[in-house]
Amino acid sequence: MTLLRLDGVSVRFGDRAVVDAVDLEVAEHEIVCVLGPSGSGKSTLLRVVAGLQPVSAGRVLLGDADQAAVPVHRRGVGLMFQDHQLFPHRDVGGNVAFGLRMRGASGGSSAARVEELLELVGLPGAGRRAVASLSGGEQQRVALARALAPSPRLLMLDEPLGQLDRGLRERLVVELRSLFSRLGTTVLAVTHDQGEAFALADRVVVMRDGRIAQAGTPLEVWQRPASEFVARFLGFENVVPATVSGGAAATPWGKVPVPAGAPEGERRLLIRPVGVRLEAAGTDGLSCEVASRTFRGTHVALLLRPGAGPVLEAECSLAGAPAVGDRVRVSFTPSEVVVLPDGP
Ligand SMILES: Nc1ncnc2c1ncn2[C@@H]1O[C@H](COP(=O)(O)OP(=O)(O)OP(=O)(O)O)[C@@H](O)[C@H]1O
Repeated sequence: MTLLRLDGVSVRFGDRAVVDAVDLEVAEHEIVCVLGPSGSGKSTLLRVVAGLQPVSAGRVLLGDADQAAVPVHRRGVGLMFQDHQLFPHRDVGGNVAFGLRMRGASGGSSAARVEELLELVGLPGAGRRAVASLSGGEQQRVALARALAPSPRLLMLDEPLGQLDRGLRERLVVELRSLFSRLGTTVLAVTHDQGEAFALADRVVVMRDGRIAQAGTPLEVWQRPASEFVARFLGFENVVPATVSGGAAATPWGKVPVPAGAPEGERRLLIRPVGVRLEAAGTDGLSCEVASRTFRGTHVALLLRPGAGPVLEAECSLAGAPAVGDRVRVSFTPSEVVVLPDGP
């Protein structure tokens, strides 16, 4: 069942549409992550759903009810922002209890519920600790407990792990996902970090200039970016113009095989680095010079400079990785080639 629906929502500041005719549905129990570069309108979209930002056009429906006349505190949505805004003068329990009081819980039931929520976020018994004595990650958990306290029907997260270091973010994102699926929480989150979005979401929505550039499961978006913009936003650099016909593409790197059924004509073509194969010396293939080589833990990332066309990103295994300055020959794996359906 659909819990949240946006119908043609626009927000204009002056003559600029920061959110431009956005349609979006979030099903009950679904985790949707809105992803996009800075300024693409993600936070504004969240603020619209929360009721903090009036729309210039369109409708917001929660559980089929139009929210136009519903104030923030009556929407039943929980909010957790980037800077987690804990009250520094209250202890941990006081911060979480604040979330409960938003819903009008009584003192007795509130103490038990605060402890339950702290256990839920992995901070059992931390109720009396001062907020200032907590690490960044622990503060994030307290903010989450506070946001979950009133059992919101929709939880909204704005860059929930933005301030934390990468290792901690990677761990917390896994915890969040399992917590939300255990609780059956419906989540609309916003992040500019694609790794975070892909790890957390059932569905990702990529925004560009106030519009939805692509929506789909993480796997769909990763495997089949809809445009050069999405491909580059995901960190893929091997994107070139191409003329596709008869199972192959003419590109600045020469002829590249494309998967069966790929769209034909003048297109943009993406080759994932893992699809750039190093061939044995003396074989056919595009001749390149190794311009750089970076150790990435599980593989080596190479930048290859061909005789013509832009540099190519490639990946190879640790064993037998060529050295900077070596000449190599490469060929392309069709299953790692994507003919992008939309323009730039
Ligand atoms: N009240 C406002 N008045 C004028 N412009 C605004 C207002 N609020 C936001 N904007 C502009 O709208 C655009 C989108 O802002 P928004 O915060 O939604 O983007 P975002 O995708 O969340 O970016 P970030 O990742 O940097 O937070 C920005 O260019 C911003 O400057």
